[in-house]
Amino acid sequence: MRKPVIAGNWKLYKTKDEALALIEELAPLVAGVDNVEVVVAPVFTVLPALPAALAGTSISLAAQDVFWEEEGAFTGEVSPRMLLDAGASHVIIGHSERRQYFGETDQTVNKKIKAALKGALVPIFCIGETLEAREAGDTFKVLERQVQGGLEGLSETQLAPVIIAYEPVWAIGTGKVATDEQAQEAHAFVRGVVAKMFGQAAADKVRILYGGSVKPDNVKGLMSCADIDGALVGGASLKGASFASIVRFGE
Ligand SMILES: O=C(CO)COP(=O)(O)O
Repeated sequence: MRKPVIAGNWKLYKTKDEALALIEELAPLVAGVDNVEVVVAPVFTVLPALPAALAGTSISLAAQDVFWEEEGAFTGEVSPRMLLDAGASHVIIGHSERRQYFGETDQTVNKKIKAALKGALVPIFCIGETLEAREAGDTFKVLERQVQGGLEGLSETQLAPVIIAYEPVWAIGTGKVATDEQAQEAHAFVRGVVAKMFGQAAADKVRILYGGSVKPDNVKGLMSCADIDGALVGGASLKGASFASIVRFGE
């Protein structure tokens, strides 16, 4: 069985004090939840402040990006080893905002996934089509290219910890959540692409999260879909109460 993952992507929000206040609010609200993996992803500068606040909780810490080299003359970048050093166990890779604004490609995403795995970080590998691609009927073509490009060259063993996040770009921050049917259709397709690359057994074990306007009132429907194994939450993860009620979708 695939254990659900609910991850909060805080994006470019929350200073250290704001992050600590949010954890203080969130931790008691998700205490005792052991059937869902809970992850939060603050900005780089906040990472080192969180492990102490998260001690005694089962909330894991993720970064929002990583570079593929371990060290060197790469001004502004952060390596897998440095993320581990800061207390992160997970890292979001290839978010559509990075693809859109920061020149991330399937090739850079692939290098980052490999580097993260080598550094013992769990990649949360993001994919998703734009509205333009969907309207042109290219959704599956885009998803196939992103999945194949991102996971190229991985072994079945390397694939095992990888978490995929399907985030249709048109649903991010728009309040326009994909319907359960749209999301399920994309997730089943993505699992099929993974199966073609790594075999059905490996694909059946991979968690595929949905992201894009996930809220307390739509998470239940999404989570009832056969191939949806969790959520990557933006806006609704910035408040303890709404994120906790998403984490507790099954209650
Ligand atoms: O991009 C997202 C998570 O990575 C989704 O953001 P929203 O939940 O704000 O739509």
